[in-house]
Amino acid sequence: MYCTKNITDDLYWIGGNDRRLALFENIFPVPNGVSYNSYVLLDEKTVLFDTVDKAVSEQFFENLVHALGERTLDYVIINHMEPDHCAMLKEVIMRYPDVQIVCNAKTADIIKQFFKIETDAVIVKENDTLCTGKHTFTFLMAPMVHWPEVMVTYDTTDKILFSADAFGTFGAINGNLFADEIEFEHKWLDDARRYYTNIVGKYGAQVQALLKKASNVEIGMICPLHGPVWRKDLEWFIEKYQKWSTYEPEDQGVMIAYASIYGNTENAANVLASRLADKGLKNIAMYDVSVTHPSVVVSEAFRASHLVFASPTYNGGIFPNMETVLLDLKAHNLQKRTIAFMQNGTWAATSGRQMNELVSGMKEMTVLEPTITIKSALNDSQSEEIDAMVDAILESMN
Ligand SMILES: Cc1cc2nc3c(=O)[nH]c(=O)nc-3n(C[C@H](O)[C@H](O)[C@H](O)COP(=O)(O)O)c2cc1C
Repeated sequence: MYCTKNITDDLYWIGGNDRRLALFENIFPVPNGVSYNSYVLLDEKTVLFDTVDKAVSEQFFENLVHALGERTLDYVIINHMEPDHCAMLKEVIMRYPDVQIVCNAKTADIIKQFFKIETDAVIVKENDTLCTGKHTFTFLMAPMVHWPEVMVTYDTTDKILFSADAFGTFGAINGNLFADEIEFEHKWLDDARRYYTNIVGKYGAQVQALLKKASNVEIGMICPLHGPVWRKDLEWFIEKYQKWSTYEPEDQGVMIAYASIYGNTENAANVLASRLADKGLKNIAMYDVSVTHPSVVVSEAFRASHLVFASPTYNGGIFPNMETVLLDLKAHNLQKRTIAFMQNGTWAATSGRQMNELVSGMKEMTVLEPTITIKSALNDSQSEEIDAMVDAILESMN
């Protein structure tokens, strides 16, 4: 049966939810599922905004057919040609042969690459408009807000921004479509941050460019391609994007990411955390990088102002899971953090130096010296070294 949601008098959510998917993009765990949002507008012309992933194709077509009723489909606007949104484009064309694709030139090329079909698309550029009756749409290019062809579509009539992957989040829609109907800050923000940082975190400058463009228009509602629709408190979520895309930390706090084989590096991490807490610090998060997925550590590193990395030396290098995390942070362009290191080794501890080298390739990082060196297991005589690191972290917070 159809499962659609009314957004306005003439706009419908016709997407689907996937709670079976283990790994989004075959890499990111999605324990809360994911939604693939597609929207249809019933104006004088009918307009489909993107499609969905093939995992929810059956539901999508049932929804589309129901929403259109007796009508046919006139336009499909493609904001993002990634297959989790446009896997169904070819079938849409087969079902509605007269449908007019509206997209930019880059998207047209990518359609050809994926589907090996020629399309007679209406090619749009920055600030071009399309009138569908009551509604007039403006197109704003948003390259690399996730892929190079991405654009967003602004409905000048109802002040709705169809924002593609921007303002999306992991998490299936559990009945309530609107962000103001759910406890977003408590139950969704971590997933939203993990989505942003891992999917578009690298492209802060491009997200900034889009935010600047978006600030020139009055936005009453945001319809993203994943997660809930925003119609209230938009500024709150836009402010999060502002922080994330400028790599400013959200919280003054410490994230300790450690690796440990036998438990001694873990012990040192625990001692450090415990002493930070003794000095009154409340915002401390700890992750074993062999247990916690790197996407969580990346997300937490975007959140916290101070990061501690503790790793054994492993075959002359950094413990592999820790190296993965650090490379991931570098790949996602993380900047503007204060960092401290702990290294461990039984015969020649070098992981600290190597972690430092990796971080030194990242922008605006402040490294707190000295790195604590553990020889197999922490000694009681190193108590002062730990206290010195605690003091250095806390002083750098003031
Ligand atoms: C496969 C393997 C490779 C290792 N390579 C090194 C090394 O290159 N240099 C070194 O000093 N210790 C090396 N170690 C020893 C560990 O780094 C050391 O025992 C450390 O104390 C382990 O910390 P943990 O108790 O937190 O696991 C290696 C251990 C293993 C299992």
